Amino acid sequence: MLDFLPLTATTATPQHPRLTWDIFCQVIDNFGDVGVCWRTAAELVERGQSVRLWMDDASALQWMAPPPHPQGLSVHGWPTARAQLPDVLGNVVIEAFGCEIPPVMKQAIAQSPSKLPVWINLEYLSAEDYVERCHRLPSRIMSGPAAGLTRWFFYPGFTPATGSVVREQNLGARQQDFAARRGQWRAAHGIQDHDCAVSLFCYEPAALPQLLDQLGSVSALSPQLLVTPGRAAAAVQALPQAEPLKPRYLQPCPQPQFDEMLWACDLNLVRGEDSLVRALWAGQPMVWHIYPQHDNAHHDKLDAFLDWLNAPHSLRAFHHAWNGMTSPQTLPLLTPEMLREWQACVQAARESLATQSDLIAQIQAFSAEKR
Ligand SMILES: Cc1cn([C@H]2C[C@H](O)[C@@H](COP(=O)(O)OP(=O)(O)O[C@H]3O[C@@H](C)[C@H](O)[C@@H](O)[C@H]3O)O2)c(=O)[nH]c1=O
Repeated sequence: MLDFLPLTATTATPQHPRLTWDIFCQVIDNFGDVGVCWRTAAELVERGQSVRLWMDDASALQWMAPPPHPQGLSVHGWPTARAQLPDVLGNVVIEAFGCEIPPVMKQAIAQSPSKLPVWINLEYLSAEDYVERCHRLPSRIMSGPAAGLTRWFFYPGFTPATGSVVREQNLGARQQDFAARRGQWRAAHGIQDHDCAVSLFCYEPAALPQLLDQLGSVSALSPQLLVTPGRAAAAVQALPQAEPLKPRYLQPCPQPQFDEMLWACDLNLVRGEDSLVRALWAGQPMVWHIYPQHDNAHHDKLDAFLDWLNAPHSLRAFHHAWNGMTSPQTLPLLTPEMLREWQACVQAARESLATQSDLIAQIQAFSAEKR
């Protein structure tokens, strides 16, 4: 039997007493499902909540969030039998990214003799219009063991009418602390003050050869390429254009160190969902390699983000080429002036996001309202 002892709270408040949250996460691919769920869970715990994270594949946590885990956060396998669940259910159930909670959990909710947990479907992050429309909507379960019960849709987003994004309470303090160590970090990675450090976390963009070509030839930037492990490293290693750049290949690292890498670099090429948010908080020039969908639905999603970002022409053009929406050959040539313009744009977006109540505060308030 698993250990479901109550866990110690750190900073529960009278407004938000300590609740128990069950977060369900099924890994579709890559690291974003794990990454988003972990950040959400860890920050809930930081705010005095108890969280059980139920995952069908927790292997990426070995490097992304190595044990020991924070007190109040426990990780469990995907439950298939009632005995794997606690006798008394928690207060809030989150199914992340539309993953269906397991049938055994549905049954347990439906048969619970005590107050039912608030059931939330935490959706994907998007800047598209539907997010404001669908955020906080109920959906009645029509069939199966939980028929008749309600679950609530919670949409992360970029505007005050959405669920926003995770911003840790200590993010500012961590960034300030790192600012004093930034030079040291760069020196340890062979980066001089005047160099342009470029982090690369992407899938396999068709414009990658063009980027490597131009980084190898645009001396004004003095580029130093830091390549993240996995698909980005494999994509770079397969290209002869990489050779003259002598890229540094990084090891998988825990999320806090991944954040520091973004803070240390002068241009961040990120992907998926979680690293996009982290690049925004980093406030450095950034380019997003959006998760590709078969029907090209990601094109509208990318444009909605660029509109929200108020992206200047060159940043838009770069995104379109990087994401295969125009010919790879149209990748704009990076210049110091261009990067300064991109940085101003990202920092303005960061300011606007920072004025919003963050996702954790909002999901706590939402759960309190629906209990
Ligand atoms: C390379 C690296 C990543 N990470 C973390 C940062 C993020 O939390 C996580 C990467 O997640 P993402 O940025 O979201 O990119 P991603 O592309 O890995 O993830 C996803 O994108 C979603 C949109 C899809 O729906 C998912 O199915 C998934 O593909 O990995 C580290 O902590 N250390 C590392 O060294």
